[in-house]
Amino acid sequence: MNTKFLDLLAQKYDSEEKVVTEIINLEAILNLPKGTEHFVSDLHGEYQAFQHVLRNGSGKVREKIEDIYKKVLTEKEIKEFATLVYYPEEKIKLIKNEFDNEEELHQWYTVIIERMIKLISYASSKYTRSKLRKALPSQFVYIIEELLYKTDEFTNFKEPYYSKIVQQIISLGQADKLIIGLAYTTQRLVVDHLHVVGDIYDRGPEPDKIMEALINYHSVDIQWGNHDVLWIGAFAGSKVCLANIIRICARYNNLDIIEDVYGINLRPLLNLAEKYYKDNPSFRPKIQPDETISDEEKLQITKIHQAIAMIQFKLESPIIKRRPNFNMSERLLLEKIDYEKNEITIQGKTYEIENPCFATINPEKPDQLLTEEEEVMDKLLFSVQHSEKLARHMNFLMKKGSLYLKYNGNLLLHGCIPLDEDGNMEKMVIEDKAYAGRELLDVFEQYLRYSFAHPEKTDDLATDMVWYLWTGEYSSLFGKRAMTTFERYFIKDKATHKEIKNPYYYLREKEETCRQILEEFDLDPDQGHIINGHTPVKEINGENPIKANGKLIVIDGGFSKAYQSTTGIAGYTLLYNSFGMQLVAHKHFNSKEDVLQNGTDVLSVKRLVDKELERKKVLETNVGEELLKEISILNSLMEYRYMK
Ligand SMILES: O=P(O)(O)OC[C@H]1O[C@](O)(COP(=O)(O)O)[C@@H](O)[C@@H]1O
Ligand SMILES: [Mn+2]
Repeated sequence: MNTKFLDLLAQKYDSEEKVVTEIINLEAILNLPKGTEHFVSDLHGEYQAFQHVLRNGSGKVREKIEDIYKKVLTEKEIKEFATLVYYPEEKIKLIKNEFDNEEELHQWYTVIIERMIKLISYASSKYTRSKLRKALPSQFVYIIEELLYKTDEFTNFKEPYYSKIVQQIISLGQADKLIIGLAYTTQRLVVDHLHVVGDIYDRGPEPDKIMEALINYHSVDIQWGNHDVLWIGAFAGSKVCLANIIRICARYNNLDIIEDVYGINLRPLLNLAEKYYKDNPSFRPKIQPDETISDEEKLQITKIHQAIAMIQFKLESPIIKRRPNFNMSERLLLEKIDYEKNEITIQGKTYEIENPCFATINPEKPDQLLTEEEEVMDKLLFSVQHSEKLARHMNFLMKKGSLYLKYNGNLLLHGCIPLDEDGNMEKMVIEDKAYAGRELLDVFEQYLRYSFAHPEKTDDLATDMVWYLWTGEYSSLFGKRAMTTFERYFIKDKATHKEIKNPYYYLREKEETCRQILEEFDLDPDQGHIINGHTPVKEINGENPIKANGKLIVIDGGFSKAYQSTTGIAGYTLLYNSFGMQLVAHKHFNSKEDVLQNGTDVLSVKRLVDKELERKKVLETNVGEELLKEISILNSLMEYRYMK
């Protein structure tokens, strides 16, 4: 091994004892049970439901509480305690109102602190002390460790010492803070690592809050979804991606994400919209039953929605023309319209255009942007690329994200591996070279990263490729023949709205297909699973999220409220701990208030996917692999420096 490197390392481990201690520490970690992985997907801006799932660890918190307290506490007490762990600040406030005097409150504090300490001690039993220490609220580390490691066996006399500590905390007015800290520590301990299998953005109202939660989360990775790359594309300079994100926000009545959250000025777009558009039933925003909106506002959004949709359709055209390899010429729909007759001919069939809004279209050159439209897009792009908050969120998406991830033997990816009907990986030619399977995904990712690194380039291949990832036939994130956005706005016949899925989506039911894909990614097909999001699982129609004899799991149950009526549930999550894999189906999440008042938990039907024959250890994980490498380096250091 390079001696320079070892000399440098010796600066950190400057004594034999330090090296030995670290080796022993790492070896010990290798033999602990593997930490719990938590998989979620298709969050679609539904922050409230998402944060609940994070706080309750898809039921893990409650499970731990039941393990220790089922026999001693009533169902109501367990519920109350669980709610306290999920929402400590709010729950403490509510509980405080119930007490008539200080004494009762102090008694409650004493009991709860003890329960919390016991819970943490249990939840952390598979971690090292050093890991637990990192999870503790920093201002109370010393005190909590004292409380945690009391061993009554030999030191009976210590009991008064501990109750003294607790009483002191209470009388010094620190009990609330301590309980809150302990609650968050518990949440953190039940889940070791979070995977977000794509689609944080669009449709729901608070994707930014999800991003903030992820930024603050202790350990997370992201597999981009098609909606996430749309936002990345907009930030990276793709105007067509930008038009899409604004269109979707208008459609779901979420323009405040653009304006208020990310500080992007929509005034120029509004002016254009007011000038050229009027009310149009096809473009009215979708309003959730619990939302209120004035007629005036609704009309304004309807106009913006049309303005940006028409800009989007125009912007698609030059890309389709300059990228024949995208094979999208059938999507040049503006050219297929007879503007006099108000008809469109698609694949030989002519349809009437419903609710047209073509005031900015020059029938001779239908994809030509008006100067005003161009100016609007320039200003919007400038504004997007100068939004500090958006920059922070997009940088985080890039840092923690990838198109796919191999993790502990499993393959995580949002959409699909494009296949033909016989199950062969589809080839796509990019710059004269054909790519398929894993190579195709790798090259997609390279283009996306290049585009992000060059936001000043707006029509190069890399930038166009990000849009392709959103909507292209062989995009691993989309995986449908074409996106029929235009048809859904303008053609009544629902047959034209259908988006034909890549054969992957039925071939993945077969174990053989999934095994082949795992092999393509150098994963062991006997051990590994494919974990997908993207396509809502319609439990309502009896669809099973566990496919191919357990080799593939789809976890998009639809956090998205807009899709819950088609799925019948409110999302799946997956847990993978040392005992195996469990799929959790969540019921509809009402509100945080409902949980606080009534202890209603959205859970959950659990289904076992796979049971480990023997408890899985850290040694057998990705982290274990890294630790083994570290141990080997430390052994080299030991030999080089200290064993002469
Ligand atoms: O329901 P909406 O908002 O019209 O969106 C429909 C579009 O969203 C898509 O389903 C993509 O979004 P998902 O990744 O969430 O499925 C497209 O296939 C489809 O055209
Ligand atoms: Mn998706």
